[in-house]
Formats: sequence, C-alpha cells, structure tokens
Amino acid sequence: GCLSLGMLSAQEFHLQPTPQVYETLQDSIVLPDAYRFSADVEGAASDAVRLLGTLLPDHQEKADFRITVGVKGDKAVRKYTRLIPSKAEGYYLKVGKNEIVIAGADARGAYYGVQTLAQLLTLPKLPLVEVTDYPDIPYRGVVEGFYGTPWSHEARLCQLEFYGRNKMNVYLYGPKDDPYHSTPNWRKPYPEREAAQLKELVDKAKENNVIFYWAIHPGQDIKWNDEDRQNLLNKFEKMYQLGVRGFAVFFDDISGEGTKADKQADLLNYLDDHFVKVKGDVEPLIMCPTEYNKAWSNVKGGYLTTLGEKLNKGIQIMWTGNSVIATIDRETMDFINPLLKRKAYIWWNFPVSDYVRDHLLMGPVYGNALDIKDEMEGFVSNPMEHAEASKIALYSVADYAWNLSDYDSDLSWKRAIKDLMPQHAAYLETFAAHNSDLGANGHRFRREESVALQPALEALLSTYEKQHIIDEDAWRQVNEECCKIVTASDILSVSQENQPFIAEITPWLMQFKLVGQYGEAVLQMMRWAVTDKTGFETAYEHAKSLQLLMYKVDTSYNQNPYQPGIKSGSKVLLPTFYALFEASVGLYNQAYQAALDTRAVYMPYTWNSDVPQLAALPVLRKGKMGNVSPSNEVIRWQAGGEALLMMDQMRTLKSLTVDLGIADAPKFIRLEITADGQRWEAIPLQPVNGKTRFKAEVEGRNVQKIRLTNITGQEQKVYFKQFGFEEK
Ligand SMILES: CCCCCN1[C@H](CC(=O)NC)[C@H](O)[C@H](O)[C@H]1CO
Repeated sequence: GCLSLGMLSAQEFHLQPTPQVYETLQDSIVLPDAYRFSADVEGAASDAVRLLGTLLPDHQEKADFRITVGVKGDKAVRKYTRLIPSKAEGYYLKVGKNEIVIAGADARGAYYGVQTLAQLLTLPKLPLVEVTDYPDIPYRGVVEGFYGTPWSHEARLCQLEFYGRNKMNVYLYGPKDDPYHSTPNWRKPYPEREAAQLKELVDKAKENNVIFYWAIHPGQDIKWNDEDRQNLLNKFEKMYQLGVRGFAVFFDDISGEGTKADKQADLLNYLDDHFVKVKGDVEPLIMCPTEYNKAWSNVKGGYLTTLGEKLNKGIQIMWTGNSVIATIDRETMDFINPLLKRKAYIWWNFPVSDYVRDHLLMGPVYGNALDIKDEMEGFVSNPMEHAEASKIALYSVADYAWNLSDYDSDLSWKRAIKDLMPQHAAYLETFAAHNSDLGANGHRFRREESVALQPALEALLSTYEKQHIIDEDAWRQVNEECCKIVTASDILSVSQENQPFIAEITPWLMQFKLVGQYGEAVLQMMRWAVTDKTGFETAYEHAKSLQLLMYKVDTSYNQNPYQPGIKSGSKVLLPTFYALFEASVGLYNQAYQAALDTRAVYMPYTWNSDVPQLAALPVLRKGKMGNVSPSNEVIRWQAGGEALLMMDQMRTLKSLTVDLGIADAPKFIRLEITADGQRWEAIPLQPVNGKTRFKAEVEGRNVQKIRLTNITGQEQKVYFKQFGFEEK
C-alpha cells in the first residue's frame, strides 16, 4: 500500500505546498469527538466531504463544536464568502476554538482545504489557524512521458494518492514505450486487462482530485486522412468510455509527414470541435509540439507560429524550455509565449533519467525562476522510471508550482525526504545528497552533488596533492561522512518503511556503501602512506578489492542497452577518492621505492604493445564495452609487431570490431584469441561495411587475451581507427 503521512513534530512542521497566506495563533485545540456538521453534501463540496469523512469521526447533531465545508455560493459557507480567495482551486480554512471552516472557491479548492487540514491533524495538537490559499500555476503535476519501463499499476495508484496530498491536479499518461499509446498500436483499443487497469487509475485520480489525461503519440505513422482521423476519434471514444476526461496529443520525437504544423493544427482543432466541445465534460486539449524546445525550433520555418495562429485558443501547448532538458526562466517564457499566442504549458524534463539510466536524480529541484507565475499555463514534471525515487523531486515540483515566490529548494528537498521516509529521513538525506548528478550526457544538463561535503573534500585533496600533508579537520569530516554513508546504506537497504522505494534503489545502495568503504580505505592509505608500510599495504589491498567490487556492481545490475550500470557519488565524492588514492600510492611508492599500480578505477582490461605508437593508447571501458582509444596518426607497425589486450580474468565475448583504415587489413594483421594464455586461435576478419571495418566472430568465446600481429614480414602503415569489443 501507499505510504501514509508521517508524524512530524510541531517545530519542524510545515504545510505542503507552502500556503499563500498562513496565520497561526499560539493556541491549539483538541479536536472534540463530537461535532455538528454543515455542508451541502450533494453539492460541489462532495469530494471535500468524502475526504473529511476519512479524517474525522462521524458527526452528531447535538454538539457545540461545528465543522462547515462548502464551496462559494453554498448556503453553508455564505458568511465566509468574502474570505474565500477568488482564484481557481483556492480555499479559506479556519481552525477556531469552536469551529472548523473550509470554504473553497470551487470543488477542488474545498478538497485542497481538507488536504491542508489533514496535515494539521497529524500534529500532536490541532493549532488555531487561518489559511487563505490558492495555486499560482493552474495545472500542476506529472507527465509519465519517459522512455524505458513504464511505471507499474501499483506505482501509479500510489502516485495518484501522492498528487492528491501535494495538491497536484494533473497526471498525463504518456509512457513512450506503451505500445497502445504510440506507433503502431495507437489505433487499437487496449486489451481487457490494461483497459481495466486504466479505468482503475481514472477512478483513483478522481478520488484524489487529479485530472487523468490520456495522451496519444500517433505522429510517426499517422496519415493525414479521414481514416486515421476517425481512428483517433475512435480511440479517444474508447478511453472516454473508460472514464477518461482529459486528452492529449504528443507530436514529439517524430519525423516525416506527422511533423507538419498545419496538419497537426487541423487535426487538433477537429478533435477540439468534434470531441472535446461535443462531450462538454472534457478538459481542454493538450498538445506537445514536434518543436518542443527552442534549441530544436526554427522560428523562420514557421512551425511554432503556425500552431500559435491556427490552434484553437483553448488548446494548451507544451514546451520543455530552451532545450530538451532545461530550467525555466523569464527569458524562456518571453521567447515562446508570443509565438504560441498563449501561455506555454511547461513539460519539465526533470527528474527524468532515461538518457542517464545509470544515475539516480535524488537532489533538490532548483534553477527554475520564482518570478514567472503569470507566464505558465501548466508545469508538469517528466519523472524517472523509478516511481518512488521520483517522489523527492515531485514533492518539490508541487511546492514550486503552487507558490513560486515562497519556494526554497533546499528546505523543500529536506521536507520531501522526510515525507518519503519519516523514520529514516537522516539516512535517506545522506544517500540523496551524494546521488544527484547525471554524469556527462548529451544534453549537458548537470546537477550539484555532495554540496555540504564539497569544501572538506576540496581542502583535503588540494592540501594533500600540493603539500603532501593531511588537513586534519577535513580528513575527520570526510571520514565521518564515509561512516555515515556505510551506515545509511545498510539501514536503508533493509528498511521496511517504503519497500517499493528500497526495491528501486537497492543496486545504488550497494554501490553507495562501496563508495563509502572505498573512501574509508583511501583515508587510511593517506594516513599511513609514509608512516606505516604494512598498514598502508593492507589499506591499499582493501581499496583495490573495493574497486573490483564497485566494478562488479556496475557491470551486473541495470545492464540496459543505453547507459548500463550503477553510478553513485559520481560527480564529486568518488572522483575525489580516486585522486586521493593515486596521490597516496604515489607518496608510498616514493617513500619505499615501490611500484604499486596507481590506477584508481578498476580496469579489467590491460593493453600493451611493442609497436611504440600503439603502446601509449589508453583502453577504456563503458559497462560491458571495452575499446582502445583510437589514434588519429599514421601508425608505423613494424614486421612481427604485436598488440595485446589482456583481461583480468577469463571473459566471454559477444562481439569484436577492428578498423585499421585499410581495406585489406586481413592480409596484414592476424587476430588471435586465447582462453588460457597458451593456445592461440586465429579468428578471421570479416568485412562489415565493405570498407575498412572488420568484425571477428567471437560470440560466446571465452577469452583471456586478444593479439594483433603484423604478419607481412615488413613494416605496415595503418590507422588505428577502432579496436572494440563487447562482453556477453
Ligand atoms: C533525442 C530525443 C530526446 C528526447 C528526450 N525527451 C523525450 C521527448 C520529450 O522531451 N518531449 C517533450 C522523452 O519524453 C524523454 O523522456 C525526454 C528526455 O529524455
């Protein structure tokens, strides 16, 4: 089941999202177990009344204490009318000595007033308050729009409860890899089981006052004809019958005919006129354009201006910002809103991680401007495929979108962590602090990481590298943090507080613990590098073993074909430990005339050669791929010259590619493999692209070493363009 709200102590209590106006008197009351209730239960406040019913005992006619719930215009709240903010989804909440009043500007406002009361009721005593509240951004929530494993049905049910509590009113269903959402099965109705689950989601969304939008992604193969127009209408009709009352059409990440603005606009206007307006109880249509960010738009080409001019005014248009992954500021909105002739509906691509799948994005939500509340129609977050782990960012997105000017990214982040794991919040904060950056990526979007520890890490490293001395205060801080990392990893990995969450992050907890232990071992190496030879050697051995263990985790879990593996502390923590490892081994080698291997990152592959220009090339590893860094100079490869790729242990290969820039490489270079280092077997080089690239058939072969030899009896001039392999 989904997590319930944790009990917080009064002083750290904070309403979520931060209300616009919140007055609390120093007094509090104990809620009586009997109260008189007045509300138009059949009226617009029915959702609010239902939610209230789950929070309080049944009411009784004869009681002094009065609880009133209503929506502006209801008789029950008539006398509070001027206190109700005239803002959509706004509400007035009062907890007085003898009464509680919840008066909504509309149905959802009344519901949100009760959600706020629900939070107050988690306090030991109910404080006397007056809250006047409403959202800055009309549409706030989540678009499940990522590539990768769609969220599970259970995860979605939990999400919807989370949105209700955090006053998010939008969930857009649009998982890129759902075959019935996108090409080619968007034309087909969902199979029975999926249809039933969608119906359940629609009901759950309604229960939590979330608008469930079903999105379709037809652009890659849609035909601009009546048949496909009817196909789309039919599919929308099917979804309507399942209870869906919000619809979206995504034209992102497509090519070809489907990208034409005027055709897209005609289709959407048709759907608007013949479906949305006809039904009468469906939310305004949302569309995601093909040019959905500034970097990809060609204003002169007229795509955006065509949409802005042609699309019916009521249709909402999504935008990810100045690039696919970007924070949103005034300049961003000043660019797009005039083109669309309406306020853009922000699709914020964070914490989505489908382009950095080996990283978790657990850090604060920051970088979006606080002065643009009047420039956006909506603000929805595209999350990670890890539903529970995404809640840290989503909590803060809800906080930001409800009340931009009061948003504080760090306080919100800390509250998000407490909300996700009230008991183990301290341990989760340790984990989240060091697992927040994306690593290098094509979008060049980065996040801060290990912020609190950074000064100590920098002091420790610079002092040690420059003066070969230990900054004791920094050393102590880093050592304490490493100890916390090890402790937090173990406690979280067996925590029963939110098992679905722990299941999502377990491989990263394993890696995080190893990073902490590696840090401890490296700190010992620094301590003993020139003072305790055997102590150092033990710590060195331990560090090397931890490097191998980290490598094993990184090559065993999450082996997706995009960014395989498990990265943790990848931006600051681990790179600093690597640098300290190398520095301390350097000092030890100098002090004891030793020659210990200073390589900090575990590397299963070793490359060397008696061909001078080849010998210097570094060998790289990414997940299960290994390759020798290409050279862009002419290699003079002497007769009989050899190049050897050695594995740390027997490894099974999947593929091997060689490109020496010459079409007849097989005549010059023999490729051999050995499983035992004794018996070699030549593997023929087969042309791949009819030019200079060749592959060797090594699928399933166990290999310890790979050898390239110049067999022509004379020097050959070649290019070393590619030498890469993939393990099974
Ligand atoms: C080269 C293509 C990169 C597109 C990346 N976008 C997609 C489309 C999008 O952003 N639509 C608004 C998916 O949604 C994905 O999740 C997100 C980030 O990776």
